[in-house]
This record gives sequence, structure tokens and C-alpha cells, in this order.
Amino acid sequence: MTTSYDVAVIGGGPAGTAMAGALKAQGKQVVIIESDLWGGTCPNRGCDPKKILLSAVEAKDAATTLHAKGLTGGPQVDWPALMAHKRGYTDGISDGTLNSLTQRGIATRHGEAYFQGDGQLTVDGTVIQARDVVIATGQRPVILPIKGHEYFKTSTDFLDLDVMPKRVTFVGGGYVGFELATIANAAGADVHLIHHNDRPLKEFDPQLVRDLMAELTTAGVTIDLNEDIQAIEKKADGLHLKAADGFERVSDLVICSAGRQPNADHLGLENVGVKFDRHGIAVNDHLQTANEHIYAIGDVSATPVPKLTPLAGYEARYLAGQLDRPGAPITYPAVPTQVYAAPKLAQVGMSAATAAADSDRYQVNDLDMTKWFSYYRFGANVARAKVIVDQTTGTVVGATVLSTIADEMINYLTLLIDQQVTLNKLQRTILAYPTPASDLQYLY
Ligand SMILES: Cc1cc2nc3c(=O)[nH]c(=O)nc-3n(C[C@H](O)[C@H](O)[C@H](O)COP(=O)(O)OP(=O)(O)OC[C@H]3O[C@@H](n4cnc5c(N)ncnc54)[C@H](O)[C@@H]3O)c2cc1C
Ligand SMILES: NC(=O)c1ccc[n+]([C@@H]2O[C@H](COP(=O)([O-])OP(=O)(O)OC[C@H]3O[C@@H](n4cnc5c(N)ncnc54)[C@H](O)[C@@H]3O)[C@@H](O)[C@H]2O)c1
Repeated sequence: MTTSYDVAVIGGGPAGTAMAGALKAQGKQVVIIESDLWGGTCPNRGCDPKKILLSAVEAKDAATTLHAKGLTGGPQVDWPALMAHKRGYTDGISDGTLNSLTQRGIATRHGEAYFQGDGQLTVDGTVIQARDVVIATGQRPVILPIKGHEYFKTSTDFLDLDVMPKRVTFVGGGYVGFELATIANAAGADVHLIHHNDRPLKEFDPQLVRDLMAELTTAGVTIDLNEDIQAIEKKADGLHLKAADGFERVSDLVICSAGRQPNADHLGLENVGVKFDRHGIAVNDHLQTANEHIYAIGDVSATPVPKLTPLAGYEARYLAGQLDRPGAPITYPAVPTQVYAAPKLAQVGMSAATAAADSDRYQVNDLDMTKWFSYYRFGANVARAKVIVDQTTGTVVGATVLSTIADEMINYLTLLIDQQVTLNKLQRTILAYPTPASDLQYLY
């Protein structure tokens, strides 16, 4: 059976579903192909389940920091109940996404998409004919190719654990390692985070990363830096992780959190002249591959931006516009990114290190906000921000924030950057007091 469409979209995650929806709204005939769960990584095994589990950490920490300041006793995480709460959300995602696509008249196919050749896109033997194809197949966890790699589990396994093991170890200090270590620690596990050099979360301000590590260490997470794990051995007392320098750690569960790799190696891209490497599928500044009818968006594309859900949607909306009416190359606004640990670490725009190189122009406001009203009232242990102000324009151009509410503050800061809001302009807006937003004027 051969079916013909204007556009075929491969991957039913945030990028693919946004793409298919935007194309359908333009009146195009579109088919979307998904080999696993509709909705993709973010709502099924990424952002959303992670943040549901984090809700218990946030509530527990809020109660703990107010201990002896008006609260007594301390809540404990009931992992099976928390997991049931998470599943109450995630279990409905795939069917819900499929229904939403179908209701909008978007054709759907479940199966592995594969390019047999130009114009020969197949899904489980069926040829799908489409003028253009958009690849939005995302990424999957890297499994380090060390001895005993078969004992590694991934973030996907962690986010669906029935029981929290006694000892949990994360190999790799990036977003996934820090976020899931925070959750496992709050759930009562003995948690180790092992990183191969001395710069975990290397995209973030090193001082604030050190502050975050100090907080996590105080909370009970053991962080081992400069340890390069070479082997995992299963013994009667657990999984033994070993580094070349004699370092050894025993654990019940070992999560490989050493990064993610593009889902580009199983698509037959060599049959259609599309190139990729470990950063993703090579695209030009119109998100077009070397094959003029094939595009790549979201996590799988090698664009110069972090791999995040809002960017998947942003690239989808841009490309839908391009396919309708070709125009200017894609440009990206300031992109906020954050680590949902306890506390949260968030960053947007210019870093303090870059600003320091031009100190005549850029002022770095390094602010200890711990005693500020917004943080004092719930007894926060740490609240720190570095805010970069361009002195020639009086606008904020970058910020790093470490606090329990950094995830909200960074969005306000992103708006200030995007809208080029000066202090004068901000103070002409009345913001409800006392709220984190009413603190914005003190960041300049
Ligand atoms: C643990 C974790 C936490 C995260 N937390 C955050 C967060 O807090 N905030 C944030 O912004 N981002 C977060 N992310 C990143 C976010 O999930 C991704 O940026 C986002 O899902 C990318 O969307 P996508 O559509 O490009 O890819 P995906 O969501 O990965 O979707 C790609 C889809 O393509 C399908 N597919 C692959 N190959 C084929 C094939 N051959 N045929 C058919 N279908 C195929 C896959 O099954 C998948 O469903 C997190 C990721 C992880 C792993
Ligand atoms: N909050 C969020 O927005 C969020 C959360 C999770 C994931 N994500 C997305 O998923 C992507 C992947 O996240 P991630 O944490 O899996 O990857 P990452 O690339 O952020 O971090 C992986 C870390 O593992 C380290 N590493 C590599 N090899 C190692 C080794 N042999 N031993 C020890 N450490 C090693 C790297 O130096 C790096 O610090 C992120 O870049 C982000 O785009 C976002």
C-alpha cells in the first residue's frame, strides 16, 4: 500500500507533534510516525515525570527548612505512592496525544520509519510518499561502553522505579545526574554521583555549581569528582564500580547519566545523503539537511542550542512557516536552561565569565539573596544570583540563579532580556508585592 502526503513527520515527541499540528493548521496533508510512546521523551520519560517526582522533594524541603521556625515533624517520601502519582499523569499521555492528533485530522502511523532511498520512506514495510520529510526522532541515553555496561540502567528506568533501592549511583554529572540524584536522595537512598573530571554541569557558572554541590553534599549526596569509571562487576553484595586509580563504589542501582545521543543511526540516512554525527543531524540555518526535501528539528538536529522542549516547539513553528513560505534563516532568542535539583540552578544569556572579559561594559551583580524577604520567609539555606547588566543600555543580558525558585525567576529574567527592559521601564510596571517578581528591580 502506498500513501501520499505533503509532509511526513518522523517522531511523535514535542518537536514532531508541534510540527504536525502547525502543518495541519496550514491545510497540509500530514502523517506523523512514532515507534514508541506518543508524546515522546518529555511527557513520558523526561521533564514532566521528573518534575512530578521533584514535587515531593520540594514539599519535603519546604517543611524541613521551616523546621523549628513554625513547623514540627518532618514528612517522608513514600516512593510507591509518589510513583503511583506520577503514573496517574504519565499513563494517559500516549493515548491522549494520539487522540489529539487524530481529532485534528492528522494521519498517524505506529512503527519504525526508515529511508530505503529517495522518496522511499517506509514504516514497517509500507511506503509513505511525501514531498517533504521532517525528522524529529530525539535522543536516547548514552551507555558508556565499559566492561559490565550491561548493568547500567538509564533515566527512563529510574523515572519508573517501583521500589527505591538502598544504594543508587549516577555516573555522569550533567542535568540528569544532578536532578535524579536529588530525587533519589530525598527518597531515602544512599546516593553517589560520580563525575569524570572536576567540572560537572560545565555550561553553568562554576561558583554556583560549587554552591549547589555543597548543598547536595549537606543533604546527603556523595559527589565524587575526577573518577573515571572503567568497569562494573556484579558481586554478591552489589554492583562494584571501579576506576583505574583504585576508586571503588558498591551500589544496588547504577544509572548512566553521561549524556544523550541522537536517534539518527537507525533511519537509513545513508540511503538519502543525510549526514549526522554525535551532535545530531547536520542542518543548515533553515533546518534543512543535505537532502533538500529532508529537514531535522528538535533534539535530533545538530543546532547550536541546548536540547530542550521549548526549543523543539520553537524549531517546529519556524520550519512550518518555512515550508509554507520560505524566508529568513532561523535565529534563536535567549534560551533559559536549568537543573531541577534542590536548590535549582538556572541560567540564561551571557555568563559572568564572558562579562568579566569586558568589565568596562558589563557589570556583574553577585547577589546573596538568602536574607531577602522572598527567601527568608521559608527559611532558605541558599539563594544567590549573578546578574549581568549591559551598562551601555541599562538592560539585563544574562543571569545565573541558584535558589528554590530559580525556575520561576529565570523566566522573568528571560523576559527582561528579550524585551530589553531597563530598570526605569520595569519600575513603571506595578508588580504585586511581596512576590519574587517584585524583587526583580533589585537585580539591576
Ligand atoms: C530525564 C530527562 C529530563 C528532561 N527534563 C527536561 C526539562 O526539565 N526541560 C526541558 O526543556 N527538557 C527536558 N528534557 C529534554 C526534553 O525531553 C527534550 O528536549 C524533548 O523531549 C525533545 O523533543 P523531541 O521531539 O525533539 O524528541 P523526543 O521527545 O525524544 O521525541 C522523539 C520521538 O521520536 C521517536 N522515534 C525515534 N526514532 C524513530 C523512528 N525511526 N521512527 C519513528 N519514531 C521514532 C521516539 O520514540 C520519540 O518518541 C529532559 C530529558 C530527559 C531525558
Ligand atoms: N532540566 C532540563 O532541562 C533537562 C534535564 C535533563 C536532560 N535535559 C536534556 O538532556 C540532555 C542530556 O542530559 P544529560 O544529563 O544526560 O547529559 P549532559 O550532557 O548534560 O551531561 C552528561 C555529563 O556526563 C559527563 N560524562 C561524560 N562521560 C562521562 C564518564 N565517562 N564518566 C562520568 N561522567 C561522564 C559529561 O561530562 C557531562 O557533564 C541535556 O543536555 C539537556 O539538553 C534537560
